[in-house]
Amino acid sequence: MSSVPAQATPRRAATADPPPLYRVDDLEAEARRRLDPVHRDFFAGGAGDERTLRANETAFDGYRILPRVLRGGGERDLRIELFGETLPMPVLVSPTAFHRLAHPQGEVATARAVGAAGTVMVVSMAATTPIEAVAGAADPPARLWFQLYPQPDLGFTASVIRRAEAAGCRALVVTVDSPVFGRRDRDLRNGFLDLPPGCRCENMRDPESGRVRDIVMDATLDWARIEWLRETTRLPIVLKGILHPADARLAVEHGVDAVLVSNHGGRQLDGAPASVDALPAVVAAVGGRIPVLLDGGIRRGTDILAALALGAVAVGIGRPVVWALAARGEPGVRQLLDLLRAELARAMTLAGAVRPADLTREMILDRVPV
Ligand SMILES: Cc1cc2nc3c(=O)[nH]c(=O)nc-3n(C[C@H](O)[C@H](O)[C@H](O)COP(=O)(O)O)c2cc1C
Ligand SMILES: O=C(O)C(=O)c1ccccc1
Repeated sequence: MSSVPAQATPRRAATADPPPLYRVDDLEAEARRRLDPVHRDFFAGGAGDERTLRANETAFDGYRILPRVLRGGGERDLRIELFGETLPMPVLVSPTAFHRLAHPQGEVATARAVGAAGTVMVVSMAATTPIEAVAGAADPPARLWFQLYPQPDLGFTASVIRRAEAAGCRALVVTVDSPVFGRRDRDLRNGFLDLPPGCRCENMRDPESGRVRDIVMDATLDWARIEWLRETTRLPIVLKGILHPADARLAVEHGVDAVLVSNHGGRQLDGAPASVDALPAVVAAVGGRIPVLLDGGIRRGTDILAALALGAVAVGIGRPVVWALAARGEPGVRQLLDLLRAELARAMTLAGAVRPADLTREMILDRVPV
């Protein structure tokens, strides 16, 4: 008799809380369902046979955490110091290109989530939002670092650095693992070349012509260019993509402020070691003179714990941020950062560490058979 009104079942309002998030990896499955397959492959993929890409995650299986007990301590204190600033947790957002392919709000959404978490977003030179707009997006403002591919045109490179400085970026992250673009079969097969209309690398806009330049991967880059950068900016310089301990030593000798142990998420040299496997030798070579950071394969609080115990001061996350953005936008990135923070706090509690500094090398058993 009574007719059922249309939409009798309440629908989730657009502003409702996103569904709970149980594990970082769930975001990837969710993102995959939403993304154009070509863009999904661009975000997910690596170079060559993707050996290094796979190794980044599986390498964490080879480390076991030896917990301390009866250490008390109550509340965990996850704060760390970097370049004279206090960060609320030892997790940074590593630079990833093209956030507007993941979500219409792109880097603006990421910056808002990072601002809420109080940590650092490293904005890619290949961002699809101008650095000024990313800097103005978040309240509270996100701490931004700017990632640079040094361009052969020094004048243009200096102008990009000036823009990043003027926008309030607090460090320059110089990517040194890309003298040439890695060969990524998935992108070649998919013919992924162009960004959709209206989506551009806004940080590559030429101040004179107003045109957007292509990013050049420069195989002539050498330590002299790092010296040039050292003279060109007073911002702290982070070299991203260090794997060899001799390069870490050279970085210190060239007055660099930090190194980021990374293989670019397996997207450059396939066959390079997992970043966590390269970490201990870099930490030893640096000998505490500058902070060592790490990215690649971080998916769990226990991964962060292992990296810190092996000597990293903080870790970066790349793909999880892209998946969170594609799956759930700004709330997704907030949830991701909240989840990693909670997982790290719990893992530290279980391992008997109150602060990151309590995590020491002896707490890691390595070379366990997996
Ligand atoms: C889709 C994508 C785009 C990336 N773009 C950049 C970039 O523009 N600049 C850069 O230095 N690194 C870039 N990277 C590398 C990341 O900064 C980081 O080293 C890597 O993603 C870490 O590994 P993870 O994805 O396992 O966390 C990119 C990585 C991915 C997956
Ligand atoms: O895809 C990448 O890993 C990357 O670093 C990049 C750099 C410039 C443009 C697009 C992607």
